[in-house]
Amino acid sequence: MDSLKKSFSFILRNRTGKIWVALTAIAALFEGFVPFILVWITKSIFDLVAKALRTSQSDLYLHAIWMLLLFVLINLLAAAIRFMNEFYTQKTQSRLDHDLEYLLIKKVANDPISNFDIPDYHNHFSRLQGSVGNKIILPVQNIFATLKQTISCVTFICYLTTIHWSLVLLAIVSCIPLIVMQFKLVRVRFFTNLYQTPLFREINYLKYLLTARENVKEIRIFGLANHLLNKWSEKYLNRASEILKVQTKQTMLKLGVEINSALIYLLATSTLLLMTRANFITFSIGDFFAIIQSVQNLQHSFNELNSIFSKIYESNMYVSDFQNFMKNDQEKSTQRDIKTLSQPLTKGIVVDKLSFSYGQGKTPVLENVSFEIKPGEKVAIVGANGSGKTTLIKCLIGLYPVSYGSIYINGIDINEISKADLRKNITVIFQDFIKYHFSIRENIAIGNVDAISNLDEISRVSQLTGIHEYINVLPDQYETKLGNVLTEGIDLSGGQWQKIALSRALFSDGQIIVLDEPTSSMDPLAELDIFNSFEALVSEKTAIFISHRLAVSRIADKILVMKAGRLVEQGTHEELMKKEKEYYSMFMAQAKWYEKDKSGVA
Ligand SMILES: Nc1ncnc2c1ncn2[C@@H]1O[C@H](COP(=O)(O)OP(=O)(O)OP(=O)(O)O)[C@@H](O)[C@H]1O
Repeated sequence: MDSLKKSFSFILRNRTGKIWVALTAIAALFEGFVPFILVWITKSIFDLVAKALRTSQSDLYLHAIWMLLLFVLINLLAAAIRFMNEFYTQKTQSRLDHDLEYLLIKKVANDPISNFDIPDYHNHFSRLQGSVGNKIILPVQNIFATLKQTISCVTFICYLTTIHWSLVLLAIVSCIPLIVMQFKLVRVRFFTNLYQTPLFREINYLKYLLTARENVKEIRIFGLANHLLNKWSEKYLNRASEILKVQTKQTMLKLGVEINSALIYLLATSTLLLMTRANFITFSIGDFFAIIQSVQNLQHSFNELNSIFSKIYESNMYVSDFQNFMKNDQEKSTQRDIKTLSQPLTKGIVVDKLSFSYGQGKTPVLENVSFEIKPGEKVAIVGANGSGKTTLIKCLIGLYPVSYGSIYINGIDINEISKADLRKNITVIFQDFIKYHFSIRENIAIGNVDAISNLDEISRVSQLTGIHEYINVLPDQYETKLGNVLTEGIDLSGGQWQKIALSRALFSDGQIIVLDEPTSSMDPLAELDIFNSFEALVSEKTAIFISHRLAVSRIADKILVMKAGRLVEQGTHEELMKKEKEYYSMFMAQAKWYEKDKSGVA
């Protein structure tokens, strides 16, 4: 019932939906009576013609023609209503497809990032793909279809009861085995889909590995195509065979319906003939036709009702699935988001005893981390692979909720700052930043889309990151399209892409700038340039950057040294070198490498 209400509320949101509901209701009422009316008219025509043949009364023929005309008119009217209804069904469905897909995408785009680490979340989302509008419309459509078939059943039952009750009983009893089978089949269909979703996603993933541009190089180099293709094929065929099993059951059910109809026809006709022979009832040729047609129609309506009920059950399961997905985590992301950050920051960032793990019960990735960053300070985070540097910045920028300990930005608990404000004030460029297949101008302006037309500023930040000279000599300069998947564009080297990403970060308005290995793909000279002018680049912003090249961390006001999820040291380069501990060992190990180079031994 709840699902039906939800479907109605989605459909009635706009005018097209309202017209569709009204038309479907009219169509259901009209079409509910039409089968019996048509049977009745045909019976009358048979009787009129039979009488005309017997008595030779010419006006009976005329009467029969009028009845025939009425028959045609009703059929035409039914067709017109059906046509209008179909037109509005498509219109409503297409509108709903857009609106619901919009809601789904919006929800996913705003969901906590931690959801993306949960396979079930992806399975759930993947299950909801396809024509969402059609699936939401179905419960309402089925309700009106029930109304139509109920009217049809009632009219035929009333008519047949006037002949003999056994005819009604015959039609009802014959449907019972099919009803049970149909319900079982619906459950099998829904749960097959449910359990097959992970497999379906795996098949799509393998297809993506084999066909996406970004994978092509590695797949060729390792000669992986056959291996992956075989894997894809095995899983594809597995899934196809499961689906085929359900389809076979469905076909058997249809066969059952056909056999059932034939048997009922046989039984009804024989019963009628036996009753007539025993002088149990008497009727005209028109009656005979009408009774046989009524039994068949009644049985057809029962089968339809049965199939509609199971569809209602199935479509309700889909709507609940949709509702559950839309409900999840919505509250969490908005619950306490109430405060905003002032400009400029006066208190900086305070991290107090922060511990974090990806999911409940999982091993902590950060443990008891505490430090402070003053406004305008430049901070480097260093440490071995997997020591928790990226995770720390993900928590710092509010991508993952803080479960143990606290993070304060400008004195406000991060959980209480509005997400929108957090995004506005903090700019982040991750190692795996997005390479948008848009123009260079858009790629940079994504840092602050409101200023997309400010070409002067776009060009200024590009000069700072050293990519301007390259762009300036391109035929279309900042309008040059990047990537060549969508249109014929140019591709950039890893370092050039990184300069674009860095320009994007500088173009943003954020007071805090976070860079995860911002120069890892750049050549040593470009990197040196960036860090020599780092002060000018980030000016008075608070800057946090991760780097594996410790020579770079020297420019920082403070260095945080991470090891296995713990903050083991913090201080300036000089302070940490004096301590001769973790940072010192790492720095010396890297320095040695360069010394050897210099002496020519390496
Ligand atoms: N989304 C995730 N789900 C589960 N575990 C994760 C996730 N992301 C990272 N981890 C784990 O957290 C630990 C820290 O990873 P993190 O990316 O923070 O390290 P890092 O110091 O930035 O490493 P690197 O220098 O290699 O980039 C690793 O053991 C990693 O396996």
